[in-house]
Amino acid sequence: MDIEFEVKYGLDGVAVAISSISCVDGEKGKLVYRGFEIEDLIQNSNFEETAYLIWFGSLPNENELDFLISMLSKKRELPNQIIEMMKLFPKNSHPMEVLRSVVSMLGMYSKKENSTFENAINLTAKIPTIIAYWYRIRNDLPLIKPKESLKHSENFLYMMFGKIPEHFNLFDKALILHEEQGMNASTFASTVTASTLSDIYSIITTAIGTLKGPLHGGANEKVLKMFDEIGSIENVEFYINNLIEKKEKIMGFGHRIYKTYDPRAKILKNWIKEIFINNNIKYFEIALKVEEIVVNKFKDKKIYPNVDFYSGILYNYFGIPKEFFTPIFAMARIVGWTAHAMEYCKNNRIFRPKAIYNGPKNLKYKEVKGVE
Ligand SMILES: CC(=O)SCCNC(=O)CCNC(=O)[C@H](O)C(C)(C)COP(=O)(O)OP(=O)(O)OC[C@H]1O[C@@H](n2cnc3c(N)ncnc32)[C@H](O)[C@@H]1OP(=O)(O)O
Ligand SMILES: O=C([O-])CC(=O)C(=O)O
Repeated sequence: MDIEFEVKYGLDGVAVAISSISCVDGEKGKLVYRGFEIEDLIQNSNFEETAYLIWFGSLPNENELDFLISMLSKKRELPNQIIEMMKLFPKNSHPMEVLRSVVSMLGMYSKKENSTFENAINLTAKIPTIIAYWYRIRNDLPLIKPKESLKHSENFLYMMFGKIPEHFNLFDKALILHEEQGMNASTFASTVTASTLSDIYSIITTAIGTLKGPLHGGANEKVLKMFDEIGSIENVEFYINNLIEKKEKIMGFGHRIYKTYDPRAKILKNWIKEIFINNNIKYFEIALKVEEIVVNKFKDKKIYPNVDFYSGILYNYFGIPKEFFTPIFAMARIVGWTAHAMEYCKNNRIFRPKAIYNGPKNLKYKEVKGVE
């Protein structure tokens, strides 16, 4: 057999699990969490309620939701030793490096007897604090302690900026969009770690390291860098054609599963278009022109904007610097990561695919002269 044929590079089309968490229909451009369409959830739900749905499989009743909100809001603070260590980190550390390292460090401060689910809640509660504290530490600003009375998204923006901005509910809805997306690279990587029966801190450290890459969650930051480099609407055509000529990937476009418009990109674009119509929101005009050129050029390859293309414009509106975009993605996706790890481990089998060896054979060891 042709070995190139037998290898599925990037595991394209290979199923590694049966899951009831979400359904991503790449041909129709549909995303469904536990049977609920994403459009329905962003209209009617919030981060915490959707997290409950993803973790437990059905929407919570009032008591169940109150319980989850209260657990999340009580677990936000970081151990003092970790805060002191963060103050010693190099100030130019990327927020994703800080997030990956602090999540890993938290493993040493956790109660070993906690269940995976308690640990999932604990980390989901603490990730926004890590991000906001790092923002304040690297900018030499005093830390703003978490407020128990605030919801997850409100509290995050409050810890970042000391106030809750107008339209903050859109930030909350953007988190819903990012909570879950099937067996994507970071979920797969973290499921591999879970399959070895490792602990949740290792599972989430794996996931954050994988999300960081520019072909995955790291693309949202790169998109805004691209808009900055383009600078003005007049430069878009030249800039994009130059990338195409050099066969470079255009950040925020393309997807392994979506072969039509990513429904989340459509939602984000519509929010920006409709809600900020009079605000002349930064980068939007450039983004629309980039999209027009790329979609036209790559019609045959079915390349459309993905979730990372428009999210940064919204985060930028809230005053969030671009290096913090991918950590915000992680702040939401931890729900999917932990849900998949727990689901997979119910019928766990360690991941162990194979590589087909094509190196040399039958060599005989010969002493290298002159080496002691
Ligand atoms: C949250 C997320 O992770 S969403 C994705 C975020 N990542 C990005 O936006 C980075 C840019 N996009 C990409 O690199 C890719 O589209 C990925 C990584 C998302 C998907 O990769 P794959 O499924 O392996 O697609 P693959 O790279 O094989 O692309 C298929 C074809 O489309 C082209 N293509 C795909 N994406 C792009 C792009 N963004 N710009 C230009 N061409 C592209 C490829 O060059 C390839 O062309 P070819 O068949 O002539 O060689
Ligand atoms: O599904 C994927 O391959 C990438 C991803 O995480 C997303 O689009 O949210």
